[in-house]
Amino acid sequence: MLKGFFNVPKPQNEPVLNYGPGSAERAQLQAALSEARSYVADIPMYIGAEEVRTGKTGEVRPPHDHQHLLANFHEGDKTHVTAAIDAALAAKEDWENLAWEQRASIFLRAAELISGPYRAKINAATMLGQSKNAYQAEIDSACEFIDFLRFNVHYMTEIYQQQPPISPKGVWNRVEQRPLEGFVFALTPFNFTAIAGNLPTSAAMMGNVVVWKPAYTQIYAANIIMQVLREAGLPPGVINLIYVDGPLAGDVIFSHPDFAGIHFTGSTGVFQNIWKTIGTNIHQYKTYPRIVGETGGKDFVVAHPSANADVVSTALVRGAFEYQGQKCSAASRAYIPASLWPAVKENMQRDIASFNMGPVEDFSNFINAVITEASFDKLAKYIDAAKADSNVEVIAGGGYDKSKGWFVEPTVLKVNDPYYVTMCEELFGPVLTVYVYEDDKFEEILDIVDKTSIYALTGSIIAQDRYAVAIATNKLRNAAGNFYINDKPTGAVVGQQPFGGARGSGTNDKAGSMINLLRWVSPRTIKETFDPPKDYRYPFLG
Ligand SMILES: NC(=O)c1ccc[n+]([C@@H]2O[C@H](COP(=O)([O-])OP(=O)(O)OC[C@H]3O[C@@H](n4cnc5c(N)ncnc54)[C@H](O)[C@@H]3O)[C@@H](O)[C@H]2O)c1
Ligand SMILES: N[C@@H](CCC=O)C(=O)O
Repeated sequence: MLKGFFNVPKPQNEPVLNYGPGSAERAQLQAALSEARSYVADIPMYIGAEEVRTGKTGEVRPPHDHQHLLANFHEGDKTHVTAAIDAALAAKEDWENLAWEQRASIFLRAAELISGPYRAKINAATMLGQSKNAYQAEIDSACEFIDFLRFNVHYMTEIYQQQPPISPKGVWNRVEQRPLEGFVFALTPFNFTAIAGNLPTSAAMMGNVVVWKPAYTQIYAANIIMQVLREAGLPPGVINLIYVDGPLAGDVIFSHPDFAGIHFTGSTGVFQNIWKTIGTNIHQYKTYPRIVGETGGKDFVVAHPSANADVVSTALVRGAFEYQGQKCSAASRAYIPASLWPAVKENMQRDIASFNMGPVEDFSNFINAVITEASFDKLAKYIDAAKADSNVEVIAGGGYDKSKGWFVEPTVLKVNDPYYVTMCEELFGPVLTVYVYEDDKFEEILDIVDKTSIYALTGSIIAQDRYAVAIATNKLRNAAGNFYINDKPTGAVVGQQPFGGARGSGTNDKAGSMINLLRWVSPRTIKETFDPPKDYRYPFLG
């Protein structure tokens, strides 16, 4: 085995390619999209070294073209959950005893594969399976996922380097970062391929073995992630990818004695139920499980009267409508001073009128479809209720059409009540609600922003006046885990703005940071004494 204190390559953010007309990356991506649409993929589960095909299949269809069948995936049942746990535990000893630099190499290699030969393929899969346009797929499934892998390797070495500062004469104090005793369950959402990749790999990187269950609506790209990891040399059993109904998987996992932690991203309700189940079963586990969950948001933009109207409207239309508002960070409630409202409203109406909405294969479409029919129906219900409410004005959008895909127009509602339902609840779609306040009520509005929702994920203050920025920064201290000044509340970058929120938005363990990786290790302190005492008596006892 190699011996040495190795430095890992210094991580840099992966450059975002622009996919402009005539560019090589655009041609490659278009070819990958055509290729993916040219056949029906058959997607297995990955348990240990096996590709498992049950014959009980589910379908993958592009949300923007629900007549087209992209893939069939093989669904499992409780026996597959048990098999995945067994495979993980069988792989555990070899994996945790592998030198850290060998683990690091696998994930660095995976990053390189995504940066190069798999880039078009994983972006095309994300575009088709999750209805993301080329730019949104590029910043997610290519760049953010690559950044997670490279930066986490760097943070892992920083964690290993942190040692007790003092070893007095005759003593050597050290800390070993042990993987958790048992297996980790990674339960991932539909909306970011990068998050689906990060939740299992971050725990595995720290020496853990993982059972990974993605959202069914993200399986198409999850399958590419698994192909990349296998090509990068991840040994069988370290990450086991299963497609099993969530509650069914939960029944097996949360009652298993070797359950050592959950790495979750998804909705608040699901996370709270999982937490309760773990609490109820706590006596069954060998160790207290780590519970890490990044969940929902009701993210705000507050404009001060000193703000520039163009900055406000741009932050709103990008923050609220990129990826159809299906980012946990999406701006979904805005507080605009009366003096700015006419200009902000006009700008937003102009910008929204200029959006093209349609399939991802047409690169001129800024807006694509929402993820499922259930999401479409839920959004349509809220929009219809708003249209029927005399206290709500529809400023833009309000239409929807499911004939070809799950298309919901970017919609802006103006409400008279700052606690109107769409100011409080996460809808997870392209609906922005605006409340217009009197210019001299800035501080009062900050209090309302703080207490309107159970969430505290992201938020922005837009102001030229520095006192206003300072007041908002202080008053909204606990209203957002990612706080933006003069910017939209979306688009956190790994290595720059570690991401996560508190209150109803999660455990705030900041994905893509050292804080998160620390949740996947259990430190052991070792004290070694070189010349131990051989007599119990203190010197003064004679
Ligand atoms: N805070 C963050 O960093 C962050 C990032 C992305 C998404 N999100 C949140 O995720 C949500 C959208 O994603 P989603 O629709 O995939 O979330 P979801 O909660 O519906 O699903 C997340 C995962 O949990 C599984 N699941 C669902 N019900 C389950 C149950 N009863 N038992 C066990 N597993 C279950 C799903 O199959 C999926 O794999 C939004 O609320 C969004 O705000 C948060
Ligand atoms: N990290 C992403 C959001 C992830 C949630 O969906 C952002 O900052 O926009």
